[in-house]
Amino acid sequence: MRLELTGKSFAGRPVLGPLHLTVERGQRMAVLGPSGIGKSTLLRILAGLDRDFGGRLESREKVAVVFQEPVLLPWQRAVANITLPTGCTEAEARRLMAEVGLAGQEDKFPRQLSLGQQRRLSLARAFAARPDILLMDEPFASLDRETAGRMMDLTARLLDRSGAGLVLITHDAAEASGLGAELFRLAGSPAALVRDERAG
Ligand SMILES: Nc1ncnc2c1ncn2[C@@H]1O[C@H](COP(=O)(O)OP(=O)(O)OP(=O)(O)O)[C@@H](O)[C@H]1O
Repeated sequence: MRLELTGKSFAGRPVLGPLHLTVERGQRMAVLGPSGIGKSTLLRILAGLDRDFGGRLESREKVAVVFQEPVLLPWQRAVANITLPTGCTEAEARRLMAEVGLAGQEDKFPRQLSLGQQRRLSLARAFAARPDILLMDEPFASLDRETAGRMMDLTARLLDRSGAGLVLITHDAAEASGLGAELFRLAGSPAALVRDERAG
C-alpha cells in the first residue's frame, strides 16, 4: 500500500503531513513518536477508517487491524469472534486459537477471558482474515512484560508464516526491533515521517 499524504487536520489544526509511506507484503515497519503526535491518526488513515485527509491512499492489499484494546463481540463465543468477522471456517479458527495458546477456550465469552487472552484472540482473528498487511496500534501496551513478550513472539511467528507486512505503532523502539521492523519516527508540527537513525 502507498500513502501520499499532503495533510491531515482536525478542525483546521494541521496534525500530519506532508508524508509518504509505502509498505508491502513481507516488509515490517514501526512508527514511533511522542504521545499526541499523530501515530494513531496515521494508522486509521492506512486502515481506511479515516478518509478525511488530503492526498491519496492506494491499497490493493488486504488489511487487518489490531487495536490496543481488543475489540470483540461480547455476546459471541471466542470461536465465533473469529469466524463471524472473517468468514473463516470453524476448523481454521480453532487451529489459530490453538496457535495463540487458547485451545480449550473456544466456547468462552470475551468477558470470561483475561486481557492477555482477549488480545491473543484479536491477534488470531487478524490472521484469520489472511491479511497482506497487518496494522497494529500499540498492541502490547499495558500488558505485563512476560505476556507482552509472548504476544510479540507470537506475532513474529505468525508474520513469518503468513508473509504479511506490518505497520506497528509503538512507543517502544526495543519492541519494534524485536519484531524486525524498520524504525520510523513522527516528528515536527505538522508531523513528518523520518527514518530513525537507529535503523542503520
Ligand atoms: N477525532 C479527533 N478529533 C479531534 N482531534 C483529534 C481526533 N483524534 C486525534 N486528535 C488529535 O490529533 C492529534 C494526534 O492524535 P493521535 O491519537 O493520532 O496521537 P498518537 O500519537 O497516537 O498519541 P498516543 O501515543 O497518545 O496514542 C492529537 O493532538 C489529538 O488530540
